[in-house]
Amino acid sequence: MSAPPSAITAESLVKTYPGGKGKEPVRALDGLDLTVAAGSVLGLLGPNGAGKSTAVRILTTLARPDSGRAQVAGHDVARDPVAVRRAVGLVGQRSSSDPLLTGRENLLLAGRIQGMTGRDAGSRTDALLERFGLADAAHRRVRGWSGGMARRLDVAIGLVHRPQVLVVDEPTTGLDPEARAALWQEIRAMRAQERMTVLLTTHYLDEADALADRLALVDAGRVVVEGTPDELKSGLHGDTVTVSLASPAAAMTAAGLLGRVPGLRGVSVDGSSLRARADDGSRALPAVLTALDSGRVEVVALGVARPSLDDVYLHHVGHGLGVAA
Ligand SMILES: Nc1ncnc2c1ncn2[C@@H]1O[C@H](COP(=O)(O)OP(=O)(O)OP(=O)(O)O)[C@@H](O)[C@H]1O
Repeated sequence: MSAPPSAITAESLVKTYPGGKGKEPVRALDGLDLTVAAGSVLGLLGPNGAGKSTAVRILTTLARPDSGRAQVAGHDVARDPVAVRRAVGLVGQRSSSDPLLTGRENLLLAGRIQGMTGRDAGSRTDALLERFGLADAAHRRVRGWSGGMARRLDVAIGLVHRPQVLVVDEPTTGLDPEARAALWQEIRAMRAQERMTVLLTTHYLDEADALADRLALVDAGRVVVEGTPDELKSGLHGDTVTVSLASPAAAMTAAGLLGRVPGLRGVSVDGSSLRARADDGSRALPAVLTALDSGRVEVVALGVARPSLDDVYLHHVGHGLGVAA
């Protein structure tokens, strides 16, 4: 069986921004490679400043790379930007709706800007309002909508012209947990209904785990590892041991003590918590407690778990998502 065609490919993308007065230029992308199979969802995961938005801007023709190539839906972003824009729906970090228009007016306008006839834009608008649970609010100005409703409208606007590829930059940043869950459900339902390729960027490991078929972990402008969430997790053997201490200072002392425990590796500290890898977590626990006791370090909580995407991130990038520069 041949591999499914790629909806997105990026090869060796490099993008540098001027650094401003007296500052070094910023190399936002440093040879980024990416392939997204048609009909799949790829999660681009990385800390602030990793280069995710810059990659999105290049793939949606809003920025040009210094070097490297990219194709979306078979069109080269540099040579055929108009065809790329027709094939792509973009849901940016900032809202694309006009707060003074109603939800319906926003969708109709977006459809007309994309070159749809009034009739086609009208029927698509009604279908999308229904699908995203916005039909009741359709005739109210978006200014009065909740954050979750406005974000669902952004996704609907991205979909209005039936794009082959949807690019969503941080779908749920700023939403409360309930609105996040609702939007996840919409993205899943949309995928099931329309055979579409989705590229989404996120800081949230749980979001990437829940929505994406494959993940690409980005750090300092490059993809450091790529695979399905399960592949990435099973690439880490053994268990994760987590220890909560009373303070960051206690966590630093504990890290020094645990660094000498046989069978424990990859000890890292995040605030007053500490985590380490062990081939067999439950067998390692007595030695962990003995080591901490010997240094009179009080343990608040102790746990053993199978590796999470957090551990994958820490393993490949060398720091957690929260503490990244
Ligand atoms: N227009 C710009 N001018 C100067 N520097 C920029 C510009 N846009 C981005 N950068 C810098 O490029 C690097 C990558 O930024 P980018 O926004 O692509 O990262 P990101 O992974 O999307 O981060 P975030 O999650 O915060 O959106 C950062 O160091 C950022 O400060």
